[in-house]
Amino acid sequence: MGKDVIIALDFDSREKTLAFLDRFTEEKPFVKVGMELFYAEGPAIVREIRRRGHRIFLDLKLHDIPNTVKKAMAALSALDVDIINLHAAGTAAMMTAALEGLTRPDGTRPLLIAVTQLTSTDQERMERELLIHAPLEEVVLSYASNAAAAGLDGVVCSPLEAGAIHRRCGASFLTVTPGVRFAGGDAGDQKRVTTPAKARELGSDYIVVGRPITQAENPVAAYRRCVREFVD
Ligand SMILES: O=c1ccn([C@@H]2O[C@H](COP(=O)(O)O)[C@@H](O)[C@H]2O)c(=O)[nH]1
Repeated sequence: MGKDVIIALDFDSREKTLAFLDRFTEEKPFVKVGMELFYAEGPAIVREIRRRGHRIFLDLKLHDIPNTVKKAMAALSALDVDIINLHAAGTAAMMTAALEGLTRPDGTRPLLIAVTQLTSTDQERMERELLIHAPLEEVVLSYASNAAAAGLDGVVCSPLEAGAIHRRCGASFLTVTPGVRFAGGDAGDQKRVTTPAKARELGSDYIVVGRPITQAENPVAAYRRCVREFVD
């Protein structure tokens, strides 16, 4: 898999999602289906987007006891998606169980990646609310190491941590990075943020971009700008 831009389809209905995708007449972007769209429309929307030819990152961030996550992953393995994820905070036992559940009888499975610390978290909140007192980058690296040891394919992290993760877990361990804004853009609820160009420089494999594209006056132009800055 090479570098690419993944558009976060954070919409609340099938109609809005398909109307958005219809704007892309010359390309088939890699897209992310997250909780909002999946909870609103269920697995049918994933199948429909796949039928249209898009690669899909199913971002449901599973986090539960190992047995529950294993069974949920087994159910999700019926969907033809490229990447699926869970929270590394669920522990190595949960990640191992997830891999088992996700692997189909024929041995195939989507890539499985783990969320380290959400990009909406910063050092101050992590310490004050989560009572985690190590430096944030150390926490992210430690969660990434746990994910690699459990046999996962990569992590979700900020672009700011992508280089350190590759150094610790290897160049082929995927870094899928939300927390991306154009220079001067509104970060909103994101805390660990950088631009597409900087994410490329820092070694991210994939950037995940939602509002800077979906809320843009011209989403196709915003997507192409991301591709120009990050991929080309
Ligand atoms: O740590 C994380 C994990 C997932 N996300 C998801 O990525 C997009 C980002 O959207 P923006 O509008 O570009 O902020 C969104 O779907 C999140 O659920 C994340 O931001 N951080």
